[in-house]
Amino acid sequence: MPIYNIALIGFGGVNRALAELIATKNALWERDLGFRLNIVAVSDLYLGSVISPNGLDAKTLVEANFAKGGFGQLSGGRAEADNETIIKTAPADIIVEATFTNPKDGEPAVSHCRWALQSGKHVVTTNKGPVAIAARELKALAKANGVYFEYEGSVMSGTPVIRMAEKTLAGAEVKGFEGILNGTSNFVLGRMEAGLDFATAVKEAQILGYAEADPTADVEGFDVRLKVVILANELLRASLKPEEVMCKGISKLSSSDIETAAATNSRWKLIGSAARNADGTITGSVSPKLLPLEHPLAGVNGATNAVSLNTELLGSVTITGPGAGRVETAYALLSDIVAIHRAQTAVATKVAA
Ligand SMILES: NC(=O)c1ccc[n+]([C@@H]2O[C@H](COP(=O)([O-])OP(=O)(O)OC[C@H]3O[C@@H](n4cnc5c(N)ncnc54)[C@H](O)[C@@H]3O)[C@@H](O)[C@H]2O)c1
Ligand SMILES: N[C@@H](CCO)C(=O)O
Repeated sequence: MPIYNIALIGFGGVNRALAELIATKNALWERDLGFRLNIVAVSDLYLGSVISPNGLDAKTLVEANFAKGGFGQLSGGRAEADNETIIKTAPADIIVEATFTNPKDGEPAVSHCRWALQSGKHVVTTNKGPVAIAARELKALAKANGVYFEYEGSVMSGTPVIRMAEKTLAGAEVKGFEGILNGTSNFVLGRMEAGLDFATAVKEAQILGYAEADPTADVEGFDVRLKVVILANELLRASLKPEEVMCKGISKLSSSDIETAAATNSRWKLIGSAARNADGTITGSVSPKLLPLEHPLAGVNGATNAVSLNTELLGSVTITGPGAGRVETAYALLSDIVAIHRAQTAVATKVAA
């Protein structure tokens, strides 16, 4: 039974939730999925870094209330983050990248992924920056090094939109999509409809672990723009860059705009979309839209996301589920590791046959 050694880069909401799952579910995964996970290193900007080749106790990592630089107290620990050394030298099979998303150039996460793949380590990530900005390069690097680069959690958290569209809907010919792709802004719009002011609603989303470290990315649409680029490049075989996608967020919507919408049986939603044009080009956009209540996306509430894929053979197929949340996103990382495990097991079976 394989034990995958993993190194966590970033130890915030998502990777901490993964550690919690490891602490409680390893025995279940051994039975149901055929592997266990062992954390051999962690590096975090705030907490520092630690390497333990035999493995760190996940429960202790989660429960110890480490202060700034607190990993320095651990055996094999330092008070400073040391991403490059850990990624390149820790005895990890898989690097789990969950540092801040940088919507401008994806760094330093792009470098984290590059170092890992060049060192022959798989990468699983929920970070949208490297996927939106450098997926093509990183996929090629993974292939050249015989490892996998997986990123299901970069769009709609643990809801399996990327794998579902690519694997289960293969051949259905996706022509475009539109959806609610940011949990924070959807949650904020719903709370404003319930009477909260914008700033308080954003605070709530931060406490619940939905928002980015800088929530400007959520409310100004930059986060959705990255997700539109990821989906367009994956599902429509586009080569879009974030700056090519028109982007407008929800920050200019006032409480009175939201009340007026409710009085006319409609609702504001932040919609991300992309479609193939008649000339073969692909255009994406992010913008608030006033939807009538009977529109399928108007009833998607809270941090839930939904995307309707416009396909040639099936017409519209809508996928809905959690779009943000610590545990929900940690599940995406697990689903990526399951995909790697199954792909490797399939190769091993083929070689043995
Ligand atoms: N929380 C969600 O619902 C969700 C959903 C999908 C995707 N994501 C993405 O997953 C990633 C992690 O999200 P989160 O909610 O855990 O964020 P978070 O802000 O809670 O945690 C990020 C952690 O990364 C650390 N960090 C930042 N830069 C670092 C660096 N250069 N080196 C080492 N550590 C660094 C921070 O100290 C922090 O502990 C983000 O990229 C986010 O966009 C989050
Ligand atoms: N901040 C993001 C996290 C998921 O990518 C959101 O609210 O949707």
